[in-house]
Amino acid sequence: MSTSSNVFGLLRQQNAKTAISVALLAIVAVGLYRLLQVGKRDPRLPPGPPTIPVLGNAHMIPTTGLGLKFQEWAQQYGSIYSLKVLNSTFIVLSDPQIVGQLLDKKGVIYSDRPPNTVAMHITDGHHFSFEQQGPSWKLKRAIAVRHFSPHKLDTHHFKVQEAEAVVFMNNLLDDPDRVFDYARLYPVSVACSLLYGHRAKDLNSFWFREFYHMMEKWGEVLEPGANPPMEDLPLLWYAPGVWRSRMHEVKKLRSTLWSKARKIVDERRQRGDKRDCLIDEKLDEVEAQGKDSWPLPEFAFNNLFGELVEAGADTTANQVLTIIMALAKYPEVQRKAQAEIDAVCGPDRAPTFADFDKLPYINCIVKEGLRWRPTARTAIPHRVTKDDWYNGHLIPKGSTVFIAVWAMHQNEELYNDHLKFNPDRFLQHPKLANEYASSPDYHGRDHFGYGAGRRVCPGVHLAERNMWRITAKLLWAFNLKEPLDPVTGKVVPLDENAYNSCILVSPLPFKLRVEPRSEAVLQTVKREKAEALAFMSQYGN
Ligand code: HEM
Repeated sequence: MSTSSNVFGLLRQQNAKTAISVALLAIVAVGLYRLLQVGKRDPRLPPGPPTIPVLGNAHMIPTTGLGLKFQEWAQQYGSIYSLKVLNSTFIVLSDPQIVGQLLDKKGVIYSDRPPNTVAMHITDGHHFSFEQQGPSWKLKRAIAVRHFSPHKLDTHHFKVQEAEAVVFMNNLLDDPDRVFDYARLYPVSVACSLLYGHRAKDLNSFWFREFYHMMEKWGEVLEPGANPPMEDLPLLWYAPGVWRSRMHEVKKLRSTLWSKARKIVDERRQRGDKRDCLIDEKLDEVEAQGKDSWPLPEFAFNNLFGELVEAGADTTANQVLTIIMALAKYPEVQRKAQAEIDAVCGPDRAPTFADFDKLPYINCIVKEGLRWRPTARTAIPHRVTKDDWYNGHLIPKGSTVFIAVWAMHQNEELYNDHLKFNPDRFLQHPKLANEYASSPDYHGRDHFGYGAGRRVCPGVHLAERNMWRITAKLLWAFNLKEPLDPVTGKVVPLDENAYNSCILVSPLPFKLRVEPRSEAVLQTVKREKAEALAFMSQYGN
């Protein structure tokens, strides 16, 4: 080989090395550039807290208490702002007009749910509240809306609600220290009677004990911010942490709970005991039309009833507890409501929902409970399915859209003297919450306790009637007071800010004094209990 060919060979090798180095550098530079774009806020988005490369605002998202944080950011960045979590965009809304303009008016594109890896893993991809728009969600929504329509409630289910509310009055009278448990027993018993045909008769009942055991953990799992953002970085699925063991535990608990519920129903039906409830109605349909007539998998059929109990029990219990605590703390509200009730009902009967029009202040108390301490401080996030614009800001397709319920409800401009529990603020809102939620007068909305748009709570009619009945009956029967210190005999003030922190917040357990308003009332309370239990015996006593 000649010297010149050696030199050319060396040069060629040198060029090839240089080219590879340049290519590698370019790849690294492009990769780095791309990485640095992750977490960056597109200038067309609504404003928001400053981002850092890659994480965006992920490091600022608290693992608990996001609803409160939303309020802080709303004060800084306004009533529509954005957050970046890696490649995802969160849009946070805290103005009734904007919520109405987007979630209600453009419901077609604002009614999806963001993917929730943990929830979908736990529920095997089927959960009414968290699943994405599609035939399964539509079917579930149609079933729930029909079963809990105002007509069906007021002509059919009302007897169960009235009876359980009477039982609740009696439970509270017998053991006021267990107000926390009994407030939870009431809605789970109503829901399980109407859905499964079985009431939760006491605190040892399967329907109470095992349900709340599961729900406490489920609530922690579901809180926004509680799990790593696997939706953006699937590798985080393998990240260690308490979230992981909690997820597996809830999956097991939940599956055992609703399978057992179904088994109880099947065994009952095999004994020829068919009951007036949704699962029996659907099982009768399936039996008549054949198994294939039901368009969802068997486990999704089973879980649907459980999903409705999950959505309806804790929420209602938390709001009932808020109302009771507020009544004990604000005796002037009790006096005003009792004057109204006394003009309508004597001591011989407790108010019923048929008295709704004559007792407008009770409706105001229910609304103020939902305004003052909404159990779902961030509602459940929606997802937008198309690029959209609001006031010059881009809301990109796929963004997660939050209703900052707490931030709105604690906004002094929207609710004057917002820290105070003051039902009077709703005197001009005599209708039930669903009427305002479906009205195009967005500014006239009472509150956002049930969310908004096409995902608005389908249990609203049941929930409103549950809370109204409890409030009216308790105020008719009792004076509710803050507890006394057993040693000093002095009043122990209830802390109106003592709430837990999870997806559905609830007051921390508290004690209460319950004083019957008269001997005559007391006799009526006891008499009505016997009638209520006789009626409820069809759901197992
Ligand atoms: C005071 C009681 C209740 C409160 C405060 C409440 C609140 C809420 C909220 C904030 C949402 C999310 C709405 C949104 O995405 O914008 C929701 C959804 C839902 N609620 Fe309720 N709820 C209550 C009672 C009930 C009851 C009694 C049931 C049924 C028995 C129920 C069933 C559901 C279901 C199934 C969803 C999911 C709807 C969907 O994703 O399409 N809720 N609720």
